[in-house]
Amino acid sequence: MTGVKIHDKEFVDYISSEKIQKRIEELGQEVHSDLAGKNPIFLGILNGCFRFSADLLSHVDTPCEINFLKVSSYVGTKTTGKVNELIGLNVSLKGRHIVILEDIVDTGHTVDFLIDRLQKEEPAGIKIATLLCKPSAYHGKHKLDYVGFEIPNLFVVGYGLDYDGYGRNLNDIYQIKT
Ligand SMILES: O=P(O)(O)OC[C@H]1O[C@H](OP(=O)(O)OP(=O)(O)O)[C@H](O)[C@@H]1O
Ligand SMILES: Nc1nc2[nH]cnc2c(=O)[nH]1
Repeated sequence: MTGVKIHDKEFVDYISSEKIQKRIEELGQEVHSDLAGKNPIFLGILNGCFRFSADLLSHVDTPCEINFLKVSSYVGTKTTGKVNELIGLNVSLKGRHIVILEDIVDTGHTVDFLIDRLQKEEPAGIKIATLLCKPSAYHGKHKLDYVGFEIPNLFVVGYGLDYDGYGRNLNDIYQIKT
């Protein structure tokens, strides 16, 4: 790793691919032992989750379903401000053990929205797995069940995470140069 430049921004080496894969193996084993035999359904939140989802699930060896959802934010009306909408939910979640897969939990806004929305589907339970979490930015209502790395409140890219659409293909994670 030798840092990267994306558009106008410079990023420094932060978490190597080897370290990411080792931690994901540990998380995958934990997820497996908690959910084996429960017919879980994994819901990856696009776009950033695509790599974490694939690598985590390679360590989960029990029958399960995998779906991908998108949360889109838009301005509803002048009075309602920012609104979230869940796109792609086309399977019944009633009585299912859900695991939400995120690349990063930052403020917790997305996860709070997702859990409130998914609870309406009457699942048996909802767990959250995220590769990265920023504890100093997080003010969500929910406990995060599986966290790969706790990181400072600085912008990161790589391994699914983008800056202005670029950087998702990088195998390592980089932190913005301060
Ligand atoms: O905790 P929060 O402050 O809500 O931030 C977390 C969200 O931000 C990222 O998605 P983003 O909106 O960047 O979309 P992307 O995955 O398509 O890059 C990430 O994948 C989470 O969904
Ligand atoms: N790429 C990227 N997306 C985010 N979404 C929320 N926090 C971050 C971050 O640090 N990096």
